[in-house]
Amino acid sequence: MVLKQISEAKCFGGAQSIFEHHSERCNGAMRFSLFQPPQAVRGERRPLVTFLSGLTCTEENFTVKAGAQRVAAELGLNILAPDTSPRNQGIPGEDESYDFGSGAGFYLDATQAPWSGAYRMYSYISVELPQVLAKNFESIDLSRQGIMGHSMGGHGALTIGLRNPETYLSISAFSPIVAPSQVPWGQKAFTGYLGEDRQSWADYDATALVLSGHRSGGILIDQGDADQFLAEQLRPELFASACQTAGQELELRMQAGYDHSYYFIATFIEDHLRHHATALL
Ligand SMILES: N[C@@H](CCC(=O)N[C@@H](CS)C(=O)NCC(=O)O)C(=O)O
Repeated sequence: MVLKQISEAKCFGGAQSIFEHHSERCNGAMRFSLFQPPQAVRGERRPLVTFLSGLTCTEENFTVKAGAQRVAAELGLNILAPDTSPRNQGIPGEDESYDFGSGAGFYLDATQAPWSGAYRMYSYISVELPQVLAKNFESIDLSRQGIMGHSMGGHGALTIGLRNPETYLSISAFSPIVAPSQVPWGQKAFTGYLGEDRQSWADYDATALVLSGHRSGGILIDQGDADQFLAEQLRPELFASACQTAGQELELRMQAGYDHSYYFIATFIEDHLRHHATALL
């Protein structure tokens, strides 16, 4: 597992880098962004928080727009921001739509050809990437991990976190797709990647996971009430109701006037990092 460093810059006393490596699960080169806080640069073992981005994003969007580094440096958190899908697979239609194929991996392991040969973001994020980090960064303490994300990445954070509570000790999300089986973005992606059998969708649906007994420590969700995708695609009330029914602790904060953009994420990222720090430090 050879890592190629694409860039590195000093940032708030830490190191902000982009790396590339060959991924078995994703059948090709994948990039990720890693912020190592000053404590980690000095050789201390520090926790890791993974941020999963939304549709159309790469590892770069969160890195350059969210402004997470200042507080991550203060708290001593490593921050990982992976890409959102495999790239350059040569699959017909791969680059045609913004909500399916490249930039839209939906953090699942596809079972349908031709996607199943590379579109395995669930096991890439939860198994392969942690192995890559373990081999290359002694200063990342993988026994203390949190996971968060935005929109499609919020769906990824909720589902990966809920399915792996021993690994991810804290979960948070911005504007997440909480019930993909019930909204157009999720239905399109799941039909294409997983097929028509809705039984197989439940493993990748945060609302269904909570209702079937999956649990995490307290989950924090921020959602702007001026988000253009709120009513049709995000529907946080479905997850809130499932959490209430199932007894899952959830803090859902509706934030007046905020939209779906990274300006919203930048506004509340500090609260999310402190939420993770409470569980990880
Ligand atoms: N309607 C938009 C949907 C894409 C979108 O809003 N993506 C969000 C995540 S779901 C995002 O983070 N975009 C990249 C950015 O703002 O940097 C499009 O057609 O591109």
